[in-house]
Amino acid sequence: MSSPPPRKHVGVFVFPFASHTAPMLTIVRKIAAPAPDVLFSFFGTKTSNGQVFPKDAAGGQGNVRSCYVDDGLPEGFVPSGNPLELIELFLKAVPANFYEAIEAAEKAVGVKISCLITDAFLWFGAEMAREKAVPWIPVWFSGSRSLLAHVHTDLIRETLGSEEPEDSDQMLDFIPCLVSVRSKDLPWEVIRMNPTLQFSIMMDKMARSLPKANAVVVNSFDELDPFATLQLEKHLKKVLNVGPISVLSTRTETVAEAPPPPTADPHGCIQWLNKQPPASVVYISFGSVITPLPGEVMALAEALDEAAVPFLWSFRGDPKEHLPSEFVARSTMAEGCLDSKSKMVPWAPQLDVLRHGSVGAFLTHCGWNSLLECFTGGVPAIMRPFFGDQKMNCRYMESVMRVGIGLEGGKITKAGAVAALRRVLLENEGKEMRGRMGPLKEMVARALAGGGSSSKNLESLVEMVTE
Ligand SMILES: O=c1ccn([C@@H]2O[C@H](COP(=O)(O)OP(=O)(O)O[C@H]3O[C@H](CO)[C@@H](O)[C@H](O)[C@H]3O)[C@@H](O)[C@H]2O)c(=O)[nH]1
Repeated sequence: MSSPPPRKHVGVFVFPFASHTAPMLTIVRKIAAPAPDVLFSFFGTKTSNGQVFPKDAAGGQGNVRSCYVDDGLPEGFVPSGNPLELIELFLKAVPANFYEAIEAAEKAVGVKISCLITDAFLWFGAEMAREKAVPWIPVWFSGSRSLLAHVHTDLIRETLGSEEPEDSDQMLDFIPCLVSVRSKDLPWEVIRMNPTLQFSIMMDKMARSLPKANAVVVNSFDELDPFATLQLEKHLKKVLNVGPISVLSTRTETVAEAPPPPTADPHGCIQWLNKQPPASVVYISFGSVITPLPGEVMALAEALDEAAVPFLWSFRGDPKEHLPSEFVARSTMAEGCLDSKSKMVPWAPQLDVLRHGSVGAFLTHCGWNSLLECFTGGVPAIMRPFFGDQKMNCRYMESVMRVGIGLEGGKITKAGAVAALRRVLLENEGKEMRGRMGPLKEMVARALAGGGSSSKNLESLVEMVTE
């Protein structure tokens, strides 16, 4: 006997790069759990969906169906190693690949789409939702202030003019809530459009499309930055802060099906941390896309030696290619070896690491998820931002929240890193920052608890999507 058709069919469009797929699946699972009669078609590339759905659930899980869109890669394509290349090819294939995939899904399921949830980057959701006469709900995976900058793209370009604003200290004092941001902190896509880059064109179109959305979901929580939410609401129809989304993924009480797997720790990070003194360790990670240039990696290793502080380094790539063999040997990657003063691993259970009492500082690239996880664990940041929202995030942590310090000169040098490590791990300044983190840590817990702001916003989202 075939099962009855779903009551509703929701289309979900993923931007299949960086840390965008897993948090989208987290949100979709939260919406899908209380609505088992609604089907969610989750469109990503074969690669991106393959990274988030368990191997034995290639077709999806429960009422979340995994569907593929064309990744835009030509036949026999050999990647050059530049991540932007894959993004550019993918963006040349949109929106035709999504139109084709959704048509196929509607045919296969036998029910038309009733709502479209997309990554905020995928601006064409506005047009597609209009054509189908359904709500469009984009999700912004970074924070409110970077979104505010994008929403003000035109005003920023008009006011800053064309004279190298990326090098300027001019403050954005003409935008409420961004007064402490300097123009050099802005994402380059906000400063000017590069018509030869699909990514730049996409960000431009996104800024113009978001005001058409029925609601924009943001990876933040109401208590963190209420003024920024208020400013956003002047430009967007509705803002729903439901984050921190990566923390949400570990809370399974409302999930009827497909709870996330328990956090894996194959390299024994937590066991090793258990042996370290309180607030003594610096955890180092540059997120899921960035590997700093070789000179900076080397400078960091020298600084760690000089400062002689214990460290846990989540290292993308092979450390032996970038660092002296004796340094790598000392920071063993072997499972079960707990006696080394430091540890390098290819991937760490970051959220658990930052919640561990032995971690006293986080050297980070300022990816928004990482900063929200800093708040969750109450750990001050040492910051080396690279691109996109990261410089704005760094400025926010340093001058608004006062819970982190940027590395001198904006890059990793031996002297700058030694000074920063000492300030945060050994001096009073670090203690004060940890003190300021305390209330933030509690705020995160309250927002995500039953009846908390993020939980309530999530309930509103469930209603919008499923009723
Ligand atoms: O060893 C590791 C390293 C990373 N992570 C996780 O990976 C995620 C990394 O996310 P994020 O800090 O946001 O960095 P990126 O992956 O670089 O994120 C991209 O997407 C973010 C959200 O839009 C932007 O803020 C960033 O600038 C952009 O680079 C976090 O949840 C981490 O917990 C681990 O669990 N273990």
